[in-house]
Amino acid sequence: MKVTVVGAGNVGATCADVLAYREIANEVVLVDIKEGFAEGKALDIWQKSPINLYDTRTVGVTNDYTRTANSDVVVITSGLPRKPGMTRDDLISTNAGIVRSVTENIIKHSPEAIIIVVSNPLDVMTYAAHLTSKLPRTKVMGMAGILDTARYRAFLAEELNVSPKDIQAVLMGGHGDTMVPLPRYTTVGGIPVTELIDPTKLDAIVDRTKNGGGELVKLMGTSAWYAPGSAAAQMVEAIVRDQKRVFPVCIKLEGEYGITGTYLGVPVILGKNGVEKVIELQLNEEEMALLKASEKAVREVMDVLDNMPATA
Ligand SMILES: NC(=O)C1=CN([C@@H]2O[C@H](COP(=O)(O)OP(=O)(O)OC[C@H]3O[C@@H](n4cnc5c(N)ncnc54)[C@H](O)[C@@H]3O)[C@@H](O)[C@H]2O)C=CC1
Ligand SMILES: O=C([O-])CC(=O)C(=O)O
Repeated sequence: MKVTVVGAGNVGATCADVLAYREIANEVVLVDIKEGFAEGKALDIWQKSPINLYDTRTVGVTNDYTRTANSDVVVITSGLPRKPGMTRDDLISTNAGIVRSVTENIIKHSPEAIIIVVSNPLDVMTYAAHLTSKLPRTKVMGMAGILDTARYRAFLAEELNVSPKDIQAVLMGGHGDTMVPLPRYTTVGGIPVTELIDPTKLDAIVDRTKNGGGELVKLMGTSAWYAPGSAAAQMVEAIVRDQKRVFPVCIKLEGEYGITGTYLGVPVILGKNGVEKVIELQLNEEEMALLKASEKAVREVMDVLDNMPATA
């Protein structure tokens, strides 16, 4: 299996590293626009192989898409990360142009690839990549839900003093402050979380999850990469190993949850064909209202993209 990761920065290089040391792909091609940057990162990862014992070949290129030809999966991480004081939506004008041009190049050389978008604003960049690629919706998806759910699970594990492995959760909606964690669908070793934690503490954890990206931007001056890069690699693994994993993934909705045409995080089954099924939960009135509010927020940013010049 061949996987290309576009953007050899913090998230892209982390993702490539996880793909390599976990031998998720035989070959990982890293692409960046900065001369020599991807070559250096790929060489560094390859030089780690005798230490961490893996065979995955890592190759870096500067903007040379011929080297990405016939990739099975492509992860797009190219674009600006936000700085303190910015929202993810503030990145749209720069990142839309980057995601569009990268997608064009990818499709030219790997017309059958499955695309995983990571660049922000996530839901709308998934929309941009989908429009440009003209692939079926099942093959163009965004990574955010695994990350947001992981943050939620990590905070709960800390609060309850239990293993994060035993916390199962699902989270829906856009990758922003309107994301919708679902405590009703959160369990700890099979026990509903609501039986183990008082409601005020749970509310505080939900709030911290919603602002999880911003918390890290404030601490580091740029956004996170270890968890995001690993989350994208986990999606690649589900696809290349045809694992049929159930993950929250951003995809264009076509009637599910009564929503059509908006790109939102929903639980799906992920396997060799990409998104193999969108799972429709029986949301209650309150949960559905939160999902609709999240849809509205994503729609507004999709409208901004629709009104941007094609060259932007
Ligand atoms: N979906 C999610 O949950 C998350 C999304 N992100 C987003 O991922 C993106 C990348 O973040 P970082 O890796 O931290 O940024 P970074 O600045 O470390 O890396 C971005 C890389 O993209 C490269 N690049 C820019 N234009 C390019 C082009 N046309 N072709 C190829 N490479 C190009 C840059 O040279 C740079 O090396 C940001 O937009 C960030 O907001 C970050 C974390 C989580
Ligand atoms: O916060 C950001 O800008 C990056 C991101 O999407 C996240 O870490 O959730």
